[in-house]
Amino acid sequence: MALGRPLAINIEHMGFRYPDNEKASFANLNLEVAEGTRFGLFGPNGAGKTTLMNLMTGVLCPNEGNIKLLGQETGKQNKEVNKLFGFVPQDFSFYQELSPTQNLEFFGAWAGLNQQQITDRTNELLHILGLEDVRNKPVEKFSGGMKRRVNLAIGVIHNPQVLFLDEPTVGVDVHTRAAIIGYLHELNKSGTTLIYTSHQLNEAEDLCEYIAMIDEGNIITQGHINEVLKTHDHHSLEDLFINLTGKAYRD
Ligand SMILES: Nc1ncnc2c1ncn2[C@@H]1O[C@H](COP(=O)(O)OP(=O)(O)OP(=O)(O)O)[C@@H](O)[C@H]1O
Repeated sequence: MALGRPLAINIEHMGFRYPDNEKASFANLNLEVAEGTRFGLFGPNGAGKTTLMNLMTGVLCPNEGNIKLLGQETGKQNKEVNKLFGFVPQDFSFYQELSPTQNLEFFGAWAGLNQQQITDRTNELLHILGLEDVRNKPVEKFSGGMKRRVNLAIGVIHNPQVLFLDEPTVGVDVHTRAAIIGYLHELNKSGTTLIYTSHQLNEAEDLCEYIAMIDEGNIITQGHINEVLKTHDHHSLEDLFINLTGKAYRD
């Protein structure tokens, strides 16, 4: 994908199976994501999107093959590689009883920022994400949309080169969705590679340049979104998704 550009992610012949699961989640999976792109990973419930995100970020380790992030192998407790990426997980990753400021101070320090960097970045992110008025209130009292924005702020506190986002807008209203997607476009314009997964396919069409669809651990189509839609003769990701994955429940 995006031939000629260096790779943010390079997965080669990757196999993975959860220890308590008889069936392998992935076998001989190959995937490339070029630096600076906006990449979306889609698939039905249980297709393996979160598992693949966790493999790409080193939370899980492949049983076979390898995964490189910006040229460095993940999943080896490699502290250097950990500084290069941010992860906005599907489940909230912050401390509910702490305020946004306290959470950002904690995660900023954990990411290796000094006090001045933490203060500057916290002020910047609270402003961009509309959280200044509630900066000192406990996050547990926040709406779902505000919690999603705190989750995002934590993922980008250290200005990562690659940002992984696992369903970053689930459960938010139209305003928050537009604000989050707008901010992700801005991040990408400043050079951040986005690796995103969602069930919101309209939103994905707005955000993603390159896509891959997976089903039962296999990539069933991938490429530039316009090329993929053209190849399969569909006008929307939703039509393509239903056409390729069928209409049966998967969970
Ligand atoms: N910790 C685990 N142990 C064993 N099996 C797991 C574990 N986590 C996920 N799985 C299985 O791996 C498969 C892929 O799950 P995963 O959560 O990655 O899918 P997903 O595409 O992210 O689904 P969703 O869209 O519902 O979030 C499923 O069959 C799931 O049951």
